[in-house]
Amino acid sequence: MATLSLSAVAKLNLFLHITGQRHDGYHLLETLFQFIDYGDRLDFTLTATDTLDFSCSVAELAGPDNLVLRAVQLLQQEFPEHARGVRIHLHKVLPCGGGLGGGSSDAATTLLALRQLWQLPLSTAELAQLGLQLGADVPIFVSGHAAFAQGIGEQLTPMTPACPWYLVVHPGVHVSTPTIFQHPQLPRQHAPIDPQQWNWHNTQNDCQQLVCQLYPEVAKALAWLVEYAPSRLTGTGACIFARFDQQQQALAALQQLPAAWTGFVARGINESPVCQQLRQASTVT
Ligand SMILES: C[C@](O)(CO)[C@H](O)COP(=O)(O)OP(=O)(O)OC[C@H]1O[C@@H](n2ccc(N)nc2=O)[C@H](O)[C@@H]1O
Ligand SMILES: Nc1ncnc2c1ncn2[C@@H]1O[C@H](COP(=O)(O)OP(=O)(O)OP(=O)(O)O)[C@@H](O)[C@H]1O
Repeated sequence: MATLSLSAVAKLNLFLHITGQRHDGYHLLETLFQFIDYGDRLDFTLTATDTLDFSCSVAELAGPDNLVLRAVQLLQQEFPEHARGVRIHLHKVLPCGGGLGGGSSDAATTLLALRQLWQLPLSTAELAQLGLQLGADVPIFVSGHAAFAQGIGEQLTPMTPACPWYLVVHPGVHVSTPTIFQHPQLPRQHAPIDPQQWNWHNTQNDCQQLVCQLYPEVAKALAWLVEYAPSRLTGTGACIFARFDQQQQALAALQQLPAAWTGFVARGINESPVCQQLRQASTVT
């Protein structure tokens, strides 16, 4: 059986407003998700045995908590009669816990790959709903299209925002998503907006001020980045991003990045490549 090699790209939250909180503690959001052409890679190979064989380029992520394994187990439980042996290798590129949704993207690519390889009778909307059990960011990656999201991030309205170049900077600190969402100082009453009216100036990331207060290194990196272009936190951080019209401008800023931080330049994309890769694979096999 040939190996299916698929992308698991990152997302940016172009803005993130918190409009309320549910009784179970989860927050109601309004956010605009866009993908970037930068991310992890996953290789899937069906095997003759009925075992699951998982490896990862980062040893600390090879354990049973990896969202890739949790995605496989979820489908095995839901569709025991369809499940088959599979070997999966995760080539990790995205920083963990960076607000780029790396783990969620890996999980979504796994769900999409196994739906095809195991021939599961599931629509994309049903797969996204199932993926929500793994994390609030999984549905956007299953859907595969940039979108305005409401609810806890799972009610998706497709959008086609402009596709600038981004310089994404990781300030070298780990921000815990639960810590930010549980913090009493997090603002939770942003008025809903009309997504068609959004622009950079009438939106923000509601987590940014708190994250900068709790993690001064994020504030420092933002103060540096904003000198080059409009800049913002993605998700609950720690990554921040600046948008540029030209790739060259983003690369020139990256050249000046202080050694304490890491960064990369990527293009905004409104369609996740994994869907196209799967369509191509299905016409070949
Ligand atoms: C910050 C974002 O990345 C924005 O896209 C997401 O909202 C977070 O998505 P995620 O990492 O997939 O989130 P989950 O793994 O479901 O939840 C992580 C933690 O964040 C909290 N959480 C998450 C999403 C949400 N809408 N409200 C929350 O309060 C949950 O209580 C949980 O403690
Ligand atoms: N495949 C995976 N890749 C990265 N992290 C994973 C993976 N599976 C499980 N994890 C765990 O999930 C945590 C969050 O990782 P992830 O990179 O998805 O965060 P994030 O980019 O902040 O996501 P979000 O924006 O959804 O909060 C990590 O600290 C790690 O322990």
